[in-house]
Amino acid sequence: MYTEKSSQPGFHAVSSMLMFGEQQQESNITRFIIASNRLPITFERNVDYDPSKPDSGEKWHFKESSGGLIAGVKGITIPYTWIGWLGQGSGSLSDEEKIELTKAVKQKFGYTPVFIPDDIANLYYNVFSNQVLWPISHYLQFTQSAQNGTSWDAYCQANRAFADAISAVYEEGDAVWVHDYQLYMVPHYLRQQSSTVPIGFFLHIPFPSSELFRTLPQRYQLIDSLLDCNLVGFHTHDYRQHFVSTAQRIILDARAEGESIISRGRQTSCQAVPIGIDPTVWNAHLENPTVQKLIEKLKHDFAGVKLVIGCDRVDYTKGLPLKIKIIDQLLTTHKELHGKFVLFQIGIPSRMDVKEYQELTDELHKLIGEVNGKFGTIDWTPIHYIGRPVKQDELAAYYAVSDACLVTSVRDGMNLVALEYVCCQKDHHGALVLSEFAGARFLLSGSYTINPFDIENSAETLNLALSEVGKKASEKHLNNYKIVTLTNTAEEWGLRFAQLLLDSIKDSFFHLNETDKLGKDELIRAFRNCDGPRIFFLDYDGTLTKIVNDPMKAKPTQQIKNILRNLASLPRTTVFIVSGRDRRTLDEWFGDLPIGLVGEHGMCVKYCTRKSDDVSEGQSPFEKGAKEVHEVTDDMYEPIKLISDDEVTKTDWEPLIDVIDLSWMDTIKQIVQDYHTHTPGSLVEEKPTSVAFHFRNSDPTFGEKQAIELKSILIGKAASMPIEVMTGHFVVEVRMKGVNKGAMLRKILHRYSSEHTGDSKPFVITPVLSTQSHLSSETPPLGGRTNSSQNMGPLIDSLDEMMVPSDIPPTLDGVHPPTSPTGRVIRTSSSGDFLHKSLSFANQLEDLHPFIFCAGDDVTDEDMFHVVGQIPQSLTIHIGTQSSQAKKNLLSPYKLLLSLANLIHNLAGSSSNLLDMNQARNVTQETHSPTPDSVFIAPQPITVDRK
Ligand SMILES: O=P(O)(O)OC[C@H]1O[C@H](O[C@H]2O[C@H](CO)[C@@H](O)[C@H](O)[C@H]2O)[C@H](O)[C@@H](O)[C@@H]1O
Ligand SMILES: O=c1ccn([C@@H]2O[C@H](COP(=O)(O)OP(=O)(O)O)[C@@H](O)[C@H]2O)c(=O)[nH]1
Repeated sequence: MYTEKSSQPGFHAVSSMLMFGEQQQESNITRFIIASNRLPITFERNVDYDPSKPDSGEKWHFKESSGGLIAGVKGITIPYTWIGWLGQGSGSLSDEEKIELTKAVKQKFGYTPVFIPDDIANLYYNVFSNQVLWPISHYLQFTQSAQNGTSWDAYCQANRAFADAISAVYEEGDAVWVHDYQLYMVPHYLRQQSSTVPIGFFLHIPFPSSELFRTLPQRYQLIDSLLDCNLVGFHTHDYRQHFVSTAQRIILDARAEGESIISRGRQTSCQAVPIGIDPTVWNAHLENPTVQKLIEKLKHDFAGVKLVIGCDRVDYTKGLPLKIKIIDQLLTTHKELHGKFVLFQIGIPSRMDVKEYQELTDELHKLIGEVNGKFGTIDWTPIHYIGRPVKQDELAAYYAVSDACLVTSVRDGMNLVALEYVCCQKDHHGALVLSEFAGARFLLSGSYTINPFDIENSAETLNLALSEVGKKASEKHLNNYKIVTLTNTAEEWGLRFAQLLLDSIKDSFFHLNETDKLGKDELIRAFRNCDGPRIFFLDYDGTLTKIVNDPMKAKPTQQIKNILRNLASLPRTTVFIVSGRDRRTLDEWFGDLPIGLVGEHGMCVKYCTRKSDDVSEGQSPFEKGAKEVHEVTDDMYEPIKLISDDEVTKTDWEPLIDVIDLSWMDTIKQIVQDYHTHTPGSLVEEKPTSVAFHFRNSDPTFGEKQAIELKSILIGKAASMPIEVMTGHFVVEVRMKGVNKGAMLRKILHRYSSEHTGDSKPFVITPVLSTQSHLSSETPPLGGRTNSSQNMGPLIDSLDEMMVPSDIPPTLDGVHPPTSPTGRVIRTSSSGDFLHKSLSFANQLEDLHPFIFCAGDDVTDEDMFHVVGQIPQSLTIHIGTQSSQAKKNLLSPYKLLLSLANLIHNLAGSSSNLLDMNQARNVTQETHSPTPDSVFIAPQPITVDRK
């Protein structure tokens, strides 16, 4: 029942201490916003209503409805409000009536109706939900044609309406609990609106094997939306497993870690949280004198008869034709039951707008008629059928008097009827004969399980169960009874879900993004105030472009190149692409740009220096105090004075180290090739000084297993060879020892620091250095989060070398903090540890201002926020696709382009780049299709966060 916020018992049970960096704060869920397809009420217009006649009643009549989901939600004791649809017809009301109805529903129940135009609702509910998602989830797939774009568009439109309604009622302290497959896309739309709102999702139906789910054309969008949740709950471990494995197969970078899936920096906890029922409701019915009277009457009427209850929506998932065939079989083989057995079947009409349901109803009626005709006598009808809903108290009586309950679902998320039956068998201890394809089977171990497709065996099991009532069935019942009434009630379900949601918020990184946004002005000011060289180190894959299945398809678009050229054209500004790619590819892709290149994970560098910085202050578009532009508009893109190729000198590729020992190469290549041969979908990339085994296109489980094996063999080889083994996203790479991006940057920075002494203050922005970790026992799992602190050593040294040592004593871990900097260095790293140290140094150096670090695509949020949480004055630029920042639309590769374009525009003072926004949008969508986050994101200035 809806309850006002704050006044609910049970509230304290879900409070939890959450740790945000150094801070400790108590966090709890004060209210759930429940969102489900239907509200638990239906409405009717009062035809007698006349506003001039006060006794004509209210304009709208409401009826509370029932059903599995409703029963579960109503049992939860945490305060909630409910958002849902009022069913067909509600969408065609006039605007005025919608307002009136909303008011009435709010006043009477505290719920919020969502209005969906009837034609859209038909496509959303009848077609996409019930003819596409429902059958596939129940291992059936008969209406392929329903998968068309129109019903999907309607589904999205309806889901967006739900998300909008949720955000309209959202208050601080609320958590959103989205229910069921009709609302798969709601988390996606909600996340677009808020990166921090806690979102839990519970799936009431089975999650099918990935083999089924991946046939859905919209599989990416659906899974990606669920990964926008903090928590996704299922009835059983099986469904959970199917989801995890589907996500891993469908989303390139998704990987399972413990109970969660990590993808693009988001962490989604996936849990089996089986629903329960509210036993107090059923006990109250049983104690109701009217119900007791009915029970007595039924006992009298059916004395000496084995009574079996069945109660199902008339849905093809409930195995109703099989149930009738099982009864047929039972009565065929057990003639002794003739006259002494009755199946009391309630068939609740359901989804009658869908053809398959109408056909099933006809078939069921026919089958029942046949069995009754075959065995019935003048005074005995074996199957009593009620083809309409019954009141819950009446149902309680039927449950109570039955010797057994027969559930024959061919697939069923849970099946609450089974739980309700057990609850109402307090005194009688009847038998539960339960299909092994119902989720309840995993919960209720004291059941007689059947495979309803095996009609003979099922009939025999039913017969056995009936013969054991009062004996073995009693023991089994007590086992189930404890579960249903004590350990797995609806109340427990709500509390467990809330607790898991709180835990997941603590674990996930979403909440950590609550850093204050720092306008780009500060960054621009820092850039402008820097009178030394400015260096941008930009990672490529995953930062300037999206990670794609075929590495060669990640070719830079003209837009990316324009932006890089613009950036490099700013005075005293040098741009480096720092990549793991081989030099040939880098030459081919970036050779025509006036930028420096670092290839092969730091093995080689190609410098690009300006012959003279001819754009002097005052003449250049870059001027201190030039007008700043705060909004990106199409007309502000005018070309700036670009440097041409003859204004720069490029060196040849220079190695990081002079002596290159590749004696190991042939042996290693052979090993890697062997693994490639035995790993379908894998790829070997041979570079001049390294060799990489990619398994992103392989079966994720098998690919990972192979990669782990390969890694361990290579580590063995590393003991006697001058090699290092690295792992990244779905890649194992072997390269020469001592060669890494950090070491190369050290070399580059060294060169700059020696060239620019005195007042020169280098300004370094490097979104990413290296995420490739040396393999050691501390390295994370393959495809897992990497920690490149080992690689950072050389860079730390190089930065430190740029500082003039002082007498400030060593602080962190005995590391000497740099003092009296010769440069204004904006450091970045993928190592939280390194960042932490850097920022601690910064805090001690007041004159080192500003001190910014930048995050690239593979810098984990955890690392970033670990540091940001500790250092109050630190600044962060989030750049990349894999951080949750990126996911929540602060940046995507596309956004990064726009951000860079915008940054250049601002840095340049008045005018800047060649990027055509609409063109960029098309190109980006094309490039990143069909990946789910390639949707157009409105341009936004570069985002700098500060804590
Ligand atoms: O609203 P309808 O389309 O008529 O359908 C009624 C509900 O059916 C489904 O129930 C599921 O949830 C139950 C409780 O978790 C579970 O026991 C059962 O196995 C599921 O089939 C559906 O998921 C709900 O959304 C519908 O409201
Ligand atoms: O006339 C009836 C008879 C039963 N139920 C309820 O419908 C729910 C059926 O839930 P179940 O999980 O068994 O299957 P679902 O219909 O949700 O797939 C149970 O709570 C029943 O008490 C109902 O709403 N109307």
